[in-house]
Amino acid sequence: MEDENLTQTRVSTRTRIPQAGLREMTSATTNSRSGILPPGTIANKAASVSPTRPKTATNAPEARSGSARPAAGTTKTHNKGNSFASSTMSRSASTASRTTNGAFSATVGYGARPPPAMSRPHSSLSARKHTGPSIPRPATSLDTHPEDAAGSVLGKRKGTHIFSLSSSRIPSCPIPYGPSEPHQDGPRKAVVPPANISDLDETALCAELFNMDLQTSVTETTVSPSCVLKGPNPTPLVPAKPGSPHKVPVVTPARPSCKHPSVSLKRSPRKARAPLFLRKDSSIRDIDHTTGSEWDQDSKERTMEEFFTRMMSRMNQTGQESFGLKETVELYKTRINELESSRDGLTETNLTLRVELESLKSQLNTAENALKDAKRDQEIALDDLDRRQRVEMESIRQDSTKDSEALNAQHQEQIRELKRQFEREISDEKAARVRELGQLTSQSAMDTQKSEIELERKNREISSLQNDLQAARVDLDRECKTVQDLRHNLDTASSNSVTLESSIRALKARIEFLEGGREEQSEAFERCNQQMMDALAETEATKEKLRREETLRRKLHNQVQELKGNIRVFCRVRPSLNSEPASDLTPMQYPDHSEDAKEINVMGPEEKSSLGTVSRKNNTFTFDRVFGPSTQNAEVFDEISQLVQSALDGYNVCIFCYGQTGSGKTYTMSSLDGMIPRAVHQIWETAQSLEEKGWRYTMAGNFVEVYNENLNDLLGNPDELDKKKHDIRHDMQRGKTVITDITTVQLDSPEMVESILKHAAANRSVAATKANERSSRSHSVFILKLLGENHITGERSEGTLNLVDLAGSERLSHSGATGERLKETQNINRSLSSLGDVIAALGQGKEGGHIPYRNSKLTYLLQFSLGGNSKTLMFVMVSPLQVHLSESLTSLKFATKVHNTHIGTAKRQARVRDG
Ligand SMILES: Nc1ncnc2c1ncn2[C@@H]1O[C@H](COP(=O)(O)OP(=O)(O)OP(=O)(O)O)[C@@H](O)[C@H]1O
Repeated sequence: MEDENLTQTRVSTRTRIPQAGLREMTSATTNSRSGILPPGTIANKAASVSPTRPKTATNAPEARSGSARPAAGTTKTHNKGNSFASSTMSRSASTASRTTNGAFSATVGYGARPPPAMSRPHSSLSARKHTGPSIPRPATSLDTHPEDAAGSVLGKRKGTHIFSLSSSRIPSCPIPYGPSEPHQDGPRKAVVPPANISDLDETALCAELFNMDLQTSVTETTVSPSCVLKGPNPTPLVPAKPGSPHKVPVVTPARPSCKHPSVSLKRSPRKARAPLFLRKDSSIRDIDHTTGSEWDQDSKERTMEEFFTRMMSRMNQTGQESFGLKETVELYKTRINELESSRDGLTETNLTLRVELESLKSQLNTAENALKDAKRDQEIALDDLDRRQRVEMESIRQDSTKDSEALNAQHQEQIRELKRQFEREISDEKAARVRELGQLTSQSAMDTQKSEIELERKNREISSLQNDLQAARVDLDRECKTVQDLRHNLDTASSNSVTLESSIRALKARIEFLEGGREEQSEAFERCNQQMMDALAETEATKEKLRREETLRRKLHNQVQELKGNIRVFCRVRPSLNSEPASDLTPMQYPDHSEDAKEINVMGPEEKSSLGTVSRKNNTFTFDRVFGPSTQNAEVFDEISQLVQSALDGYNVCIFCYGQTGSGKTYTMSSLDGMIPRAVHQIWETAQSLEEKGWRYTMAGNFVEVYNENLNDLLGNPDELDKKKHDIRHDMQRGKTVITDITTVQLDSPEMVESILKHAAANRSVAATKANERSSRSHSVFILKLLGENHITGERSEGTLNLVDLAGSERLSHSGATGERLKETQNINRSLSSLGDVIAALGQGKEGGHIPYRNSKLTYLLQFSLGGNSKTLMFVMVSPLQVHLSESLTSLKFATKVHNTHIGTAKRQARVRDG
C-alpha cells in the first residue's frame, strides 16, 4: 500500500501529458526512444522548418548557459515541493522555449533546458531539515516574452503541474494518471519517458525509495518573483523583494501507486533482504545488532538524501527533456496544423484557380470560337465586297468602254465633219484665189489701160492746171501784193514800234537828262506818249487789217464756192467688181477726162426705129465733176474739201449720194476712207490750225436713219431702232435743227468717227432682215455740228456738215417689190422725189416761195442744209453694169436737173459776239 502511494505520489509529481498528445507524438516518442534523432537534430529541423524563428544562434548560448547552472540546487525539496517546482520550472522552461523561438533546439537536448528559476520546493523529508533559503532564480527574458499571453499550444497547459523526467533512458511505461486536480484542459494522461537505466545502484536505490512510505503534505515552495501561476483562477504573483521568496500553496495529489514494471522487477530481489529501516511493524528482532547499521539513522538518511537528490535531478532532467520533446511535438503539430491549413488554403486556392482556369479555358474557347466566327464572317464579307467590287469594276469598265467608244465615234464624226469643212473651205479658198488671180489679171490689164487714160487725163489736167496756175498766179500776185503791203505796213509798224521804243528810251534818257526843266520834260513826255500811242494804234490797225484780210480770204473763198454754184453735182462711176463680167458693162466715155472732167457719155439701150434698124443713143451728161471708175476716195475728197472748210467757216453744208442700189453710195460716203471720216479728219486738223488765230471749235456728231419715214438713232440702243420716236424741231430764228432724244457724241479726236461709223453699221445690221438690205432701204445722215469761237475777234460761227447716204433710187416698177418692200420703196421714192421737188423749188429762186420741205422726213431734216442758206453737193452714183443702165440713166437725168438748178447765195451764220 505504501508502495502504491509512493508510486502514485511520484507519478503525480510527473508531468501530466494529455493522452491525445502522446498518441499524436508517436513518431517523436519513437525517435526519442530509439535515439535515431537526437533532440538537437529535431530541434534543428524544427528550427529549419519554421523560418519564423530566426534567433536560434543568439538564444542558444543563453540556453546553454542555462544548462550550465548547477543541476542540483543548494536547496532541498521534498516530493510535493519538487512536483510544484517541476511544474513551475517546466512552465518556465516551456515558456522559455516558446519565447525564444529558435532557441528551442537548445532547450530540448540533454541538459539543454535551463535550470529551474526557482528553488526546489521542500519535501516532507526536507522539511525536517532546514536547507536554508532557496536561491531565487534570476529573471530572464523568458519571463517577459509576449507569447505567454498569446494562448499558444503550450499556454493551454496553464496550471498543469509537470516535472520532467530523464525519460530517454527509461523504458516506456505508460502510467495512467491518478486523480488529479481539475485542469482547464481536462484530465490528461502522463507518459513516462522511456527509461534506460543502466546504473543498477541507482535502480536499487530507486527501489528502496519506492518502498519508503513517504507522506505527502501541503508544503510551501519558493518561487521566483517573476514566476506567474497560471490556471483556471490564476493568482497573480506580487513581485517579491529580493531575498524574500514568495510562498505559494501547493496541493499535492494523492500518492499514486507505482506500477512501473522495471521498478517492480528490480524491487522483488530486494524484498528478500532485511529491511533497512525500522517501521511500525518492524520487530526488534529483525535488527542486526551486530553491525548496528540499521540504527545508523543519519547515514541512512544521508544516503537517501543523496540518492533522492540524484534521482530528482535525473527525473527533472528527464522531465525537461520530455517536456522539450512535447513542446517539439506540439510545435510540430502546430506547424503541421499550419501547414495543413495552408495546404487547405492552397488546395482551395488551387481549386479556385482550377475553376478560374477552367472558366478561362472555356472563355478562351468561346473567344476562339467567336474569333473563328468573326474571321469566317469577315472572310465572307471580304469575299462579298471583292465580288461586288469586281462587278462594279466590270460595269464601270463597260461604261467607260461604251463612253470611250461613243466619244471615239463622236470624235471621228467631228473629224470627218472638220475634214469636210476644211475641204470645202480649201476648195472655196482655191476658187476665190483663182477668181482673185483672174481679177488681178484683168485688173492689171484694166489698170494698164486706166493708167494710159489717166496719163492722158493728167496731161489734160496739167494743161488745165497750168491755166489755173496762171490764173492763180495772177490771184497770187495780187494776194502777194496785198500781203506785201500788209507786211510792209507790219514792218513799218514794227520799225515804228522799234523807233518808238528807242525814242522812249531816248526820251527817258532825255527826261533824266532834263530833269531840271519841267516844262521841257512834260512836253517831251507828251511827245513820247503821243508817239507811243500812235505806234500802238498803228499796231492795232495792222492787226485789224490782218483780221480783215482773213475775213476777206473767207469771203473770197465763199465767193469762189458761190461761183462754183451753191448746189453742185458730182458724178461718180464705180468700177466693175470681180464678180461682174466685163461683157455686162455699159459703154461709157469721159470725153473731157483730161481737161475739166465734167462730161460723161453713156451709151443708151438699143432702140428699134420704125424702119426696124437698131441703134443706141449716146447720152452725154455734164456735171461739176465726173469721176471715172478709177477715181479713189482721196481724189474725190479733194474736190469737196473746200465745202467741208465752208462748214468750219460757219456754213451749212450738205453732201449726199444719190443712186440706185449697189452703185457705190455707201462706199463713197461711209467706208473707212470715205467722205465722212475724211471730212472729220480735215475739220479736226483745220480747227487745230485755226487755234493760232484765236478760234476754238467744238464738234458734236449725230448719226440718224430715215427708214419708212421714221427717224432712228444709229448711235443709240439697237433694240430701240424702229421703236423709239424722234421728232425734228427747227429753230427758225437761229436756223438750227434739233432732233429729240438723239445721241450726240462729242468728237474729241478724229479717231472717234471710226467707232461712230462702226456703231452705226452694227445697229443697221441688227435691224436688217437680209444682208445689205437696211442700208439700201433707208437714208442715213451723219450730222456734224461745228461751233467755233474766236476769243480775239469775238467772232462766232455755227456750221453744220450733213453727209447723207440716200437709199437706193431704183424705181418701183423695176424693183417688182411687194408687201413690206413695196412700202419701203414707196417711202424711198417719195422722199427722193420730195428732195427733187425741194431742189426744184429752190431753183426757181422765188423769194418767199414755198419750199416743200415737209413732204418727207428727209427734206424736213435737211431744211436748213438745202437752199440759199447752205452749200449742197450731190454725188450721183452710177453703176457700170448694163443691167443697171436704165436706172443709171434715170439717176443721171435727175442729177442733171439738180445741176441745172441755181440756188441763191448761201449765207454765213456768223455773228459778232455781243460786247
Ligand atoms: N469706187 C469704188 N471702188 C471699188 N469698189 C466699189 C466702189 N464703189 C462701190 N464699190 C463696191 O461696189 C459694191 C456696192 O457698193 P455700195 O454698197 O457702196 O453700193 P450702195 O449704192 O451703197 O448700195 P446700197 O444702196 O445697197 O447701200 C460694194 O461691194 C463696194 O465695195
